Amino acid sequence: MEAKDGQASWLGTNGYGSRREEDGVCHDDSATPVRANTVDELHSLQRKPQVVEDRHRLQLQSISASLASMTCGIGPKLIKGDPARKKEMVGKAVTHHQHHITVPTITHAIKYEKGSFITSSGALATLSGAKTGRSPRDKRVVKDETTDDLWWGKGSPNIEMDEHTFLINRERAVDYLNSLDKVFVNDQFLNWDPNNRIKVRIISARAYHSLFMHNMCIRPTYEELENFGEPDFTIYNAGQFPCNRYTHYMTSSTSIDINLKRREMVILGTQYAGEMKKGLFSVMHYLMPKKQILSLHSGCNMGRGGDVALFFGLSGTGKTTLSTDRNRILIGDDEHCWSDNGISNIEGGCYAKCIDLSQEKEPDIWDAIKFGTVLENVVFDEHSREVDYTEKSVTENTRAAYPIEYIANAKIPCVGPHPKNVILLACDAFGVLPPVSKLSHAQTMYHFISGYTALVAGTEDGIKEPQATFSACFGAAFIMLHPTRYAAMLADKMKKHGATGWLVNTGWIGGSYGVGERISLAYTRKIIDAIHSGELLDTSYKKTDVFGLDIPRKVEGVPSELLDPINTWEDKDSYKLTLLKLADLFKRNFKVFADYKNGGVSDLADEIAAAGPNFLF
Ligand SMILES: Nc1ncnc2c1ncn2[C@@H]1O[C@H](COP(=O)(O)OP(=O)(O)O)[C@@H](O)[C@H]1O
Ligand SMILES: C=C(OP(=O)(O)O)C(=O)O
Ligand SMILES: [Ca+2]
Ligand SMILES: [Mn+2]
Repeated sequence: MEAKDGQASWLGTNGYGSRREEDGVCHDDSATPVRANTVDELHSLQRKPQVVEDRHRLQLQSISASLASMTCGIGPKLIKGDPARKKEMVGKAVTHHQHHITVPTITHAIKYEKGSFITSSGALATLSGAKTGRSPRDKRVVKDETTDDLWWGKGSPNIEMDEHTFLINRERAVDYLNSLDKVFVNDQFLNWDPNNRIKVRIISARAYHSLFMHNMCIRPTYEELENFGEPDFTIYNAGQFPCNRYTHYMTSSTSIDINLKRREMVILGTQYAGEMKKGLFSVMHYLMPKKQILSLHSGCNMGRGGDVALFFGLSGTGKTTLSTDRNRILIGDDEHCWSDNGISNIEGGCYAKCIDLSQEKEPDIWDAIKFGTVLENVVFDEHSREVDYTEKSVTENTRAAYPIEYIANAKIPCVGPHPKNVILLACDAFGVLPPVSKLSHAQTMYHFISGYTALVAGTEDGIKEPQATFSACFGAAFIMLHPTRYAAMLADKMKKHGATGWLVNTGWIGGSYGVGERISLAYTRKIIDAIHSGELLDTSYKKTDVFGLDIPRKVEGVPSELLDPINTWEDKDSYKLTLLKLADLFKRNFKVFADYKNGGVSDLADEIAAAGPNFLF
């Protein structure tokens, strides 16, 4: 078994690989003699010798134990693959990012994984297979005596499974991984807050998965890696291999299984890399609240003066795009923790949507797509290897995963003080929510618990009705406890630190999808600028009908008539009907929470429910 260096190791599980004799090297006595007779010998001279120290042996033992079968209990014999130049780095003042170690991983992907190529900007383009997005209906959590406080039942993302079934899937994944010549092992961290850091191990079959997690998790220094010890949580990613549909609970060939007691996650039947990232995020949504730390599905950035803003929102609403801001320092684009010490990013990388990406509108993300970055499911020119970001032929969910320091003004370490602004993003395809509203405390809670956005249906077959989506805490797919638990913590923290809530519609203006158009990114950026600068704190406001939102009369750089949606709709009756329709959807959705008794925000419940739309049909 061969293990490559560092946090991204590849491990062969067969003891030793095959060795093919190369032809002898041709001798030419006129030149200085080379101390080698074969190309293999020459190649061994190219590399620094590997010193196998006790620490490395311990690391291999630990990984072998991770891969041990439950039934026979013995792990495979492991050897490290290409140890690169690790020794040389030990003791130097290295930072957390050591990208050279990914080179063998990238090489492996290009050689052995179909559809993997280096694009013209140097990024690794690859395919995630049949699944190009997450599979929430196949995400299961083991229900046992330790998980009584989890959110189960209607609306919950946690589909239950039993321990025995988990072990069947675990064994299936481990057997699959052990049947391979090589597997990849990443030992990394989550959470930049040093007191609440989690050690994760990801064992996977694809170089793509290893490189993805290398980019997305926090990369240890060599010293940290040497002293890594045992992980707090382990992922077995056997995504190329299906689960067995005859296994109890299985409803498809895909299953993503979390066992909190064993601190393990098993992936079968999907190669979409986002499952690993978001699976670990779910685990953080369980572990952090136990320590009174709030986990957040939000982007986060900071002004030069230290003012921090959070950007909540469902997929595609603009967390990544708007937190990546030339004029501000990026703390993270998607997953954060809010503790008594302030904000910390959970991750070490960003995962940006690439569809219709343009250098002009999103220069920082554009520049981050270079060597080391993983590009998923994009289409490129066969000869020039130029990516066509408008192409949706593989999927609309094309993605780039890059280490956070690929963004020029990233804050390393990725931590910051308590937020001043909490921005709730909604991409409203109905086109009735104002581009920006200032929220009262109760309104902030109402909209946080509602977690509204609207998706537009398939863009191919002409105009379709926008679909309202409500996802509690703007991340119902990832939360583990009841939404009101997170909402209560957010309410407390915002009050304590005097943060202001805002609702920003990054969706449609001038009519619903099909009639109006999406508000330009340039205008949304102006609105966000005005929130950051404080301009919108003391300006003149008016209240809207139905939703009762406070909207500013003026925002620097944005035409004032855009600020009240009714102005931009030609058909005013249609506007009113659509507004009432959306309000009704909000009411129906919120009823479940208003009726919920044991949430921890009971004293606030009435006030929060009253902060929603008010109207009579
Ligand atoms: N006004 C706008 N505000 C924010 N994003 C916009 C806007 N108009 C278009 N977009 C596009 O919408 C997408 C937002 O996606 P992203 O930032 O990745 O969302 P998230 O991180 O919340 O999933 C990007 O592709 C962005 O270019
Ligand atoms: C990767 C994801 O996050 P987002 O779309 O919010 O960036 C996801 O939800 O699968
Ligand atoms: Ca997300
Ligand atoms: Mn994002």
